[in-house]
Amino acid sequence: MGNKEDESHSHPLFETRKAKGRLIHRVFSFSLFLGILFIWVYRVSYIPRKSEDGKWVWLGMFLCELWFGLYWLMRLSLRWNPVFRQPFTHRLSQRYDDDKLPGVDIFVCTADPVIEPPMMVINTVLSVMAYDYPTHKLSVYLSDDGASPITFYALLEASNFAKHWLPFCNKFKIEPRSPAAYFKNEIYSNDSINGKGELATIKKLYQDMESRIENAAKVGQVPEEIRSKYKGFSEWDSFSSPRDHDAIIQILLHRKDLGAKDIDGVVLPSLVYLSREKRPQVPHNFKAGAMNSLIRVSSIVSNGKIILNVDCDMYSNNSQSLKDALCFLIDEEKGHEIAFVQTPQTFENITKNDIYGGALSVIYEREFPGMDGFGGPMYIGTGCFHKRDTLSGKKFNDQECFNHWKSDDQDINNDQLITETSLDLLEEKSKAVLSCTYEKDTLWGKEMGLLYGCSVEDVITGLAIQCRGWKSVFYNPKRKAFLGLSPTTLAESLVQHKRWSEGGFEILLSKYSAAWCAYGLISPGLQMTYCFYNLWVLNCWPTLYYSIFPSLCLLKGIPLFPQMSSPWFIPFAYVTIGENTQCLLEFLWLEGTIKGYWNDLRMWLYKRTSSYLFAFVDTIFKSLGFSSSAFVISAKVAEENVSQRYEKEIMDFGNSSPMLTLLATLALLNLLCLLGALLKGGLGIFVTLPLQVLLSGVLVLINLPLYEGLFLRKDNGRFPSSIAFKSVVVALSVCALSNVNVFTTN
Ligand SMILES: O=c1ccn([C@@H]2O[C@H](COP(=O)(O)OP(=O)(O)O[C@H]3O[C@H](CO)[C@@H](O)[C@H](O)[C@H]3O)[C@@H](O)[C@H]2O)c(=O)[nH]1
Ligand SMILES: [Mn+2]
Repeated sequence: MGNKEDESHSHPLFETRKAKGRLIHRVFSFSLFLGILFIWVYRVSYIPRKSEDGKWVWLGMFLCELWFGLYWLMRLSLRWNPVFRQPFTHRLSQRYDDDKLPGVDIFVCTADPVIEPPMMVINTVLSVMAYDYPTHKLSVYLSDDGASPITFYALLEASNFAKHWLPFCNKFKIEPRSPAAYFKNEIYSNDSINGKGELATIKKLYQDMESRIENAAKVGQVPEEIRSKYKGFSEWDSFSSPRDHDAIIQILLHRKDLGAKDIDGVVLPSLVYLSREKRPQVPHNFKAGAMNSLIRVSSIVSNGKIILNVDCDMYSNNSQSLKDALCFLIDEEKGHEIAFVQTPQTFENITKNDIYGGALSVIYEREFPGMDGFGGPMYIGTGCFHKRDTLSGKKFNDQECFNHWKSDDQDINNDQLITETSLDLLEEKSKAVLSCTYEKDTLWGKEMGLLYGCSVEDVITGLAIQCRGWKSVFYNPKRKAFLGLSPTTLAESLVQHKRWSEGGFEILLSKYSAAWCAYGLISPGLQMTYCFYNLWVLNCWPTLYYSIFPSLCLLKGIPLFPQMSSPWFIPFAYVTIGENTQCLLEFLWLEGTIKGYWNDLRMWLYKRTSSYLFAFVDTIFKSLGFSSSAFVISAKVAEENVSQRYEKEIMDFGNSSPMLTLLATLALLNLLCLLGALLKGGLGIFVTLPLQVLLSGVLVLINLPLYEGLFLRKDNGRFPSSIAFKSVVVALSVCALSNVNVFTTN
C-alpha cells in the first residue's frame, strides 16, 4: 500500500476542465453587442420632436433598451468562462480508509406535516442514511419546524425500517436509495434481486410502515399504544402549538448505542429528531433559524466536519455523491480553500414540455458552471456540502486552513459505548442550544451560521462565505445527486419566484451587496454574475413597459421602431433573431423541446411582470418598515385534479391571487390592442408597423393558454370569474383612455 499511496498523492482528487467553444461564443456575443450599440444610437438619434406624437414613450423605450443591453452584459458574464469539475473517488478510497474519512452531519429541514407529508420526509431521511459511506461517521438530523408528533412518529418508524433498508441497499447496490423512489420505478436494475424473496419482503415492510404512518396522519394523531411505548412522545406533553412550544429533541439512533445496529449487526448512522423552541413573540427566522439550531445541536452530538443540507423533498438519488463531494473538500492541493460544494437542484416531477419552466436547466447546466469559473457558485439551500467551520464565520487563511483534515476525529474513533443516562444528558445539553433566547446578543444570524433577514438565507450566506475569502465548487454529476419537487401550479411557481427574486434584491441592498460591498472581496466576474441574479426584480419595469406601450402605440398607429426599409431595421432584427436563436439552441441542447422553450418564454414573461413586480414592492415596503418578512413554503403535494392537469400540461389558473389578475389584464390589453389596430389599420399595419405587430403578436400568441383559461375552459383550473371580470374592465378602460391621448401626447 505504501508505494501506491505515495504515487497517488501526486494526483489530485479532482480536475477542472474549461468549456470548449468559448472563442466562437465570444465573437458571436461581440457581434450581438454591436447590434445593441446600434439600437442605442438609433434611439438617441431619432427622438421624436416636440410636435410629434410619442416623445415620452420613445424615451421610455430607450431606457428599457439601455437596461436590457446592460443586463445582457451581466448575463454574458455567466457564459464567459464556464468550467466543469470531475472528482476521482477511486483515488479517495485509495488514500483514505474508513477511519480517516471525516464525520458527516446531514441536515434535513421540514416545516409543515400537511404541505410536506411525513412519508416524503422520511424517504429523504432514509436515502441519506443509505449513503455509501462508513455508517459510524454519518449522522442525520431532522429539524421539524412544524413540531409534529406524526413526523416524529414517522421518523421513529424509519429508524426501525432502516435496520432492514440499509443492509438491502448495500447488498444489492441499488439506486436510488429513497425507498419510495426505488419501488416506484418497477424496473429494477439489479436482476439478482428479482425472484428472490428479499425484494418482496422489504417492499412489504415498507408498505406496512407506510400504512401505519398514513393512518396516523389521517386521524391526526399517533395511536395510544405507540405513544405509551416510546418515552419520546412525552415531549409533547407541554406543547401548545407549532408556534409556541418547548425545545424537543430525541436521539433515535446513536452510533455508540448497542441497539443502533442493523439486522446484520452493522452500526447504523446516528438519527436525531429536533424541533427548536418557539414563542410567538420571538422571531424564528424560518429556515435560517432552523439551520443554526441544527449546526449547534450537531456540534454537541456528533460534530461532523462536513455538513450536508437538504430540503425535505430532495432525496439522494446517488449514493456516491457524498464521496464525490469529499474529493473537492479534502483534496490535498486545492481543497483547503473550498468552503462548499453545491450540486444543482433537479426535480423528478418535470413533465416533457415543462409548463412552468420549473427545471431551471439553463441556470444549472449553463450558468452555474459560469459562476464556478469565477470563484464558485452560490449556495442554494439544498444539496450543498459545507465544511462546518466555514459556516461559523471563519475567514480564509491560506496557512492556517491548509491540511487541517489530517487531524483524526478523536471522538468518533474511540469506541466507548454510550448509556441511556448519557443519552439523556446529551439531549438535555442540546435543549439548551435550542432555546429561542439562546441567540440573543450573539453573532448567530449576523456573522455566524446562516444569516437572518433575507428571503434567500442560503444565497446571502454563501456570498458572505465567499466574501471571507473562500471558494466554492459546482458539481453536477451525470446521475443527479438529488431529486426534489417543483411547483405544480402557476400561482405557486410565481410565489416561489417572488420569494427568490425578493431575496436577491434584499442581498443587493444589504451589507453583502454583490454590486458594491463585495468589491475587492470576490472577483469582478463573480460580482457581475451575482448582480445578474440579484437584479431579477428590476426587470419588472422595462418588461412591463415593453409589453404595454408598444401595443398601445400600435393601436394609435404611432411607430416606435424603424421601418423594414430602413437600415436601422437590421440591428433590431439581428439582435432579436440572434439572441433568441442562441437561447433556443441552448435550451434544445439541454434536452428541452421547442414547446418547452415556448413555455419557458411564457414563464419568463409572467415572472417578470408579476413575481418581480410584487417582490419589488414588498422589498421597498419592508425596508421602510411597513411589513416583515415571511417564508411561504412551497407545497409538495397537490389535490388529485391539480396534479392531473399538471401531468397533462394544462395550466392551472384556479387561484384568485393579485398576480394572476395582473397577468390576465396585461394579456387582454395586448389582445385588444392588436385587434383594435387590425380593425383600424387593416393589414397595412404589417408594413407600416412591422416590429410592433410582431411584438404584440408574440405576446398574444404566448398568452393563448391564458385566454383559454379566462373564457373557454370549464374545469377548476380556469380563472375564477371575478378575475376575468376585473381584468376585462381594466384592460378595456386602459385602451379607451389611451385613445383619449393620455399616454402619447408630449
Ligand atoms: O420556517 C421554515 C420554512 C421552511 N423550512 C424548510 O425549508 C425548505 C425549503 O422550503 P421550500 O418551501 O421547499 O422552498 P423552495 O423555494 O423550494 O426552496 C429553495 O429556496 C429556499 C430559499 O428561498 C431555500 O431555503 C431552499 O433550501 C431552496 O431549496 C423546506 O425543507 C422547508 O421545510 C424550514 O425548515 N422552516
Ligand atoms: Mn422546495
